[in-house]
Amino acid sequence: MAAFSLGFFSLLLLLLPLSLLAFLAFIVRPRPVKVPIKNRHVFITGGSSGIGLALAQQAASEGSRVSILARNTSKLEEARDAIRLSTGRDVAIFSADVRNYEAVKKAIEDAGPIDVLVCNQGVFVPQELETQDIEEIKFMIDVNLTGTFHLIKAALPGMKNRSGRGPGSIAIMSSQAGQVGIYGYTAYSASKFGLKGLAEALQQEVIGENIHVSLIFPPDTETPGFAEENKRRPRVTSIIAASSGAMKADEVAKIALNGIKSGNFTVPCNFEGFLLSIATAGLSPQRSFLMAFVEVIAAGVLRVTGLCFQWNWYGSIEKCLEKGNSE
Ligand SMILES: NC(=O)C1=CN([C@@H]2O[C@H](COP(=O)(O)OP(=O)(O)OC[C@H]3O[C@@H](n4cnc5c(N)ncnc54)[C@H](OP(=O)(O)O)[C@@H]3O)[C@@H](O)[C@H]2O)C=CC1
Ligand SMILES: CCCCCCCCCCCCCCCC(=O)[C@@H](N)CO
Repeated sequence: MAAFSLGFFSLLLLLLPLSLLAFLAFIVRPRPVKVPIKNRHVFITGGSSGIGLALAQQAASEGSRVSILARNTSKLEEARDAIRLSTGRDVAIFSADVRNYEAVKKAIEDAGPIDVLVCNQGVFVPQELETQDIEEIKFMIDVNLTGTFHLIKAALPGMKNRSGRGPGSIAIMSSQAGQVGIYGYTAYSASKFGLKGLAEALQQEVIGENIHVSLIFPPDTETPGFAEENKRRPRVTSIIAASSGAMKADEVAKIALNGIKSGNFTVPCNFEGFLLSIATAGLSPQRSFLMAFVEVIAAGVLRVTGLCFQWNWYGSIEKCLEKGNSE
């Protein structure tokens, strides 16, 4: 009798997760998809520096036809030369400011129909809201958020008419500061959180066109932009950001491109990012039933983990306030 109920109990224990897995495999939407990039047009903004440049290099080496867009022409030319040197492939360069819709439209029309659009341009000037200039706040919102609206709106007509109509992709570069608000990043976090709403709604709107949205969440990444940021970042901001370590631009680009090719909606870049993406899954689409399973099972534990991080961060803030803040 005892053996029977033990056997029955273990069977039940096994059946519960298995039936949850089967249920999730049945319901996850949108369905998993692969987005090929070989011989396809990949258009990368901010492709002249840092993560964007690493992405352009990676995509070119995998046989994509790459276009890059940024403001500064000489940096674009330098990037083109560097990519030619390392991959033997030519990339097209476009100089435009993403804040200027007409300029963005013209560049995208000149570039021709896009298969994979990577909205990676971004600016980050950390400071406490109380002392930050309103112009700097607007600058971050305009480049990071409004600029991304401009790009997608300008690219969509061409993407809908792309040749072959194979799976297309719109990838958006967020940040871990777009998953959790961080001291010193009121404007930056707001611009990156905004991208999440944009991405979730957009995925529903473009699924009928076989276009798949990816939202990428890097931690601190060694780039020219990050070196500049570090010169003025409040000490607390650096302490909190250190909870997730730092990555190299090449590593982030590799993971980002794999996420895009796998059609993943949420693309974390390191282990902390993986935890963060489960903790902030909310109602984001999830194509993988295995990841959906992990999200369901781990939700409670990760809420506790997240609260422990907050406990630690508020401790750091308190200490820094005692010592007298920034720098
Ligand atoms: N580095 C990091 O620690 C992290 C970065 N990210 C995000 O990754 C993205 C890339 O960052 P990173 O590689 O560090 O940045 P960099 O500062 O190294 O490069 C930024 C790129 O964006 C371009 N750009 C900036 N403003 C505009 C504009 N108004 N119009 C068109 N292009 C513009 C720049 O060219 P130009 O100036 O010539 O226009 C450059 O090519 C950003 O969205 C950033 O928020 C996310 C997490 C961490
Ligand atoms: C529940 C489990 C939690 C797991 C750990 C969470 C750690 C969060 C750290 C956030 C770091 C944000 C860095 C932003 C970098 C950036 O975008 C700037 N460099 C500007 O580009």
